[in-house]
Amino acid sequence: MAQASEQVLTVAQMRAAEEALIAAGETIDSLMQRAGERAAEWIWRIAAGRPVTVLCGPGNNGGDGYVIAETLRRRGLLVTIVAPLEPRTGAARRARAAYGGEIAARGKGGVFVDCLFGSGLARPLGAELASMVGELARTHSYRIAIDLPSGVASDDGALLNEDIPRYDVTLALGAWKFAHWSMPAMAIMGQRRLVPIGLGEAGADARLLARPRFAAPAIDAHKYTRGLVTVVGGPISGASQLACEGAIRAGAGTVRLAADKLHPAASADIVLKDMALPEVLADERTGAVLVGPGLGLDERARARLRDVLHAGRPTVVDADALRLIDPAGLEAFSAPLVLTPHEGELAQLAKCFAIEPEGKFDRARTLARATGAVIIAKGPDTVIAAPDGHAVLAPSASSWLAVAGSGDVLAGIVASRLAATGDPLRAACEGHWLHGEAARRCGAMFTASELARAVGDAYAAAL
Ligand SMILES: NC(=O)C1=CN([C@@H]2O[C@H](COP(=O)(O)OP(=O)(O)OC[C@H]3O[C@@H](n4cnc5c(N)ncnc54)[C@H](O)[C@@H]3O)[C@@H](O)[C@H]2O)[C@@H](O)CC1
Ligand SMILES: Nc1ncnc2c1ncn2[C@@H]1O[C@H](COP(=O)(O)OP(=O)(O)O)[C@@H](O)[C@H]1O
Ligand SMILES: [K+]
Repeated sequence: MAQASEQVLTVAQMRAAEEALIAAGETIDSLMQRAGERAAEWIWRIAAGRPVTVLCGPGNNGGDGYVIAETLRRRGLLVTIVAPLEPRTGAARRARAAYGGEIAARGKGGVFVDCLFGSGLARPLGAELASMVGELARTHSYRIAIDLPSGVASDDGALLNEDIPRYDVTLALGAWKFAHWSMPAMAIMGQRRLVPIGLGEAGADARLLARPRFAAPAIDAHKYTRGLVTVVGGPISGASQLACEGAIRAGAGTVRLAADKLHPAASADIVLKDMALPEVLADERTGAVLVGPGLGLDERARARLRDVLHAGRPTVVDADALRLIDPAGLEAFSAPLVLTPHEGELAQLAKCFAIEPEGKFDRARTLARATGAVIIAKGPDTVIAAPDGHAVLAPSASSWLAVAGSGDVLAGIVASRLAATGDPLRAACEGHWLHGEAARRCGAMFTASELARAVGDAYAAAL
């Protein structure tokens, strides 16, 4: 079960969680007070004496703004409130009444705190409000969004207005919302921090990716009990080679390449199996099969994918194989399965499996149900979705991962974790974490081969 700080909530789930707190004796006012004071603590440190302008809207996000302003004012900061709309909720009105400072038409520079709209945003900002937000953002040297930048849709991270300013920090109140970890919204939020307000476990079916815990091999381990991965090669031997290099450092004890020949730069750690593919796959010790990197799209590729699905081993399907797979091919397949599409592959799979929803999260979740596979929908806002509806949102990894071959390395790592654990959701989560951690260790400007070499150190960091 997700820890409260890892759960990701929809607006409806957030309201239900809030009602549970109210049933337990809290009031909206006490929650607003706590949220505002705790957010003010962050802003106090960030402002470091600079003046603060708080833009307050009509709802409870605006109410938070009045609490923030009053808290900072009492601590001696120069605070100005800009309030283009009167408060409309009882709690916001009471927070405004408790504010003893200045309300003005414009700010005084320094730190801009956006409390215009939060999770209650229902439509795009009107032109006047949008230009007021833009102007305040331009005339202040630091920008903080409270809960969400105004103009962001909480449940899917859509931007309802063009030209929403970029923020330096976004303080999520109470719990993470989907927008905090979804494109395009997350790209304008700057650093994201969670301000706890005492919300418990709210029955979320989405959570953030957590750091895994690995263990050293058991005392009686041997190369096959640690996991045997078979990477199915094709004409582009570099891609399968990268996958093998990722796999060998991610926990599996043995990595085999089923291909005619090794890549010229292949390391001695990769075992070539050049007999017929069904014969290689018949090995009962096989813990996971990876098919796709370098496979090609021709008849031979189709036949090799058929052989893999027929063998019925735990399988990771990536790259070219994602273009070839279809509902008929999966009909008789019942072993653990992981699919690793990037955005383009996800769109094509959605078409092929008649998936209706268009948003990344819903699309990945529906595809997981339709295929019985764990889906790793890749990108800066990676979603890992399981067939039972559970989902894991992966905090953005290094954008230096946008380099050819990094997906092949990921597929190899995930296959390695699948061979080691037998659990496709766990393999996807651990694999994604290792990939991101390896990238972090590589710093700037790395190649996919360098990334693969860093996987061992990433693994060691989670022992
Ligand atoms: N859920 C919780 O547990 C807590 C929520 N709090 C705050 O409450 C916020 C949600 O409050 P609300 O539901 O009142 O929502 P908002 O404060 O986001 O505003 C909603 C109000 O704005 C109006 N509105 C929506 N879009 C508009 C637009 N484009 N132009 C003009 N008016 C528009 C709505 O009709 C409604 O009156 C959260 O983001 C958070 O900041 C906190 O006070 C602490 C506790
Ligand atoms: N801008 C980015 N930020 C974070 N991760 C990224 C970014 N771009 C790509 N990635 C990650 O890099 C990998 C690229 O995979 P893929 O597109 O299949 O590449 P390839 O086919 O070239 O190997 C995925 O794990 C993806 O999530
Ligand atoms: K806001």
